[in-house]
Amino acid sequence: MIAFPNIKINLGLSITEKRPDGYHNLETVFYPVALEDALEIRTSPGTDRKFTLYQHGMEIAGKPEDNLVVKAYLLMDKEFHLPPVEIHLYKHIPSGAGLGGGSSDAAFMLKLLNNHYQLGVSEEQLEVYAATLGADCAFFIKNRPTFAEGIGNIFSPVDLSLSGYQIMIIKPDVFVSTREAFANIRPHHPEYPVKEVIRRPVAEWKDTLINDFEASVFPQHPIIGDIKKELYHHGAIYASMSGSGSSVFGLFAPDALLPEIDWGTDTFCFTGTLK
Ligand SMILES: C[C@@](CO)(OP(=O)(O)O)[C@H](O)COP(=O)(O)OP(=O)(O)OC[C@H]1O[C@@H](n2ccc(N)nc2=O)[C@H](O)[C@@H]1O
Ligand SMILES: Nc1ncnc2c1ncn2[C@@H]1O[C@H](COP(=O)(O)OP(=O)(O)O)[C@@H](O)[C@H]1O
Repeated sequence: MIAFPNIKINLGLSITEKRPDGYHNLETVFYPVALEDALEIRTSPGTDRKFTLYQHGMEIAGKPEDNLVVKAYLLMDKEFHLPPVEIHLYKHIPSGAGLGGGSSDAAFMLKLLNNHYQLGVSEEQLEVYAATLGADCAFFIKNRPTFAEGIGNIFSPVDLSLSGYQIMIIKPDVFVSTREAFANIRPHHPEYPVKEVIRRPVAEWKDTLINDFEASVFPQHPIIGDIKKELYHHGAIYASMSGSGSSVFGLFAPDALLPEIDWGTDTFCFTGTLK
């Protein structure tokens, strides 16, 4: 059985408080975008190994047991005593991009196992499992526009459709650690709450829908800020870094002719249309 884990982008990201447990409370809107990995599971009988991971496409740092798809499998195996599986993961989503690729793979693994082995786990319970694998992982269970608060794990649906808008996502060859990006932030309550701004037309988002990580990440990695400027320069209606970076997305009008920009060979570039 095969699934196609997609990414999310963050529309606004306010970091409001540092919590006693070291994590931060935040407010953001997650929006799904169809930049996808491919994830396949096959039962592999007659083997002692619980799992074998075959990776294709972009490399991911770390051992197989560190991969979030394996962690998701082991979590479900503990609960449901699953048969051994072969896992094929084709990575197309860049890592360390603020696009939630690893979290999405993990959430889709939970859904795949639930469907393939007919485990009968509810979406709500899958969200509970997903939340133990990563702060934004549970979003990918329902995978629809969502307002997130708490540490990014308390969800409410958002009545927002960007259907038809074109998107360009650019990720330079720069790694931003989420932990470090948080460490450089002074939390505060936003002048324009994310939830209110996204009710306004996209054309009004430019100076009001803010990702707080930009202020901590751009000075350290000016190239990321330059990409955002470039996207505006070429006609984006709204542009922002996603999550803690290092990718930047630009939204363009449905009928706009997307610019052809030479970002250089080490830069990842995706264009698509939002659903
Ligand atoms: C902050 C967001 C916004 O979308 O960044 P991106 O990952 O998308 O860039 C996500 O919620 C991140 O989710 P995720 O990447 O799953 O975070 P985790 O692995 O759980 O946490 C990585 C590290 O970030 C810090 N962290 C994370 C989430 C949070 N609300 N407060 C924090 O302080 C902690 O130091 C933690 O050890
Ligand atoms: N299946 C996976 N895909 C991508 N990264 C993974 C995966 N499993 C574990 N990781 C680890 O998770 C970290 C964060 O990856 P990812 O979720 O893609 O980035 P981000 O949170 O910035 O969107 C990486 O350092 C990577 O080593």
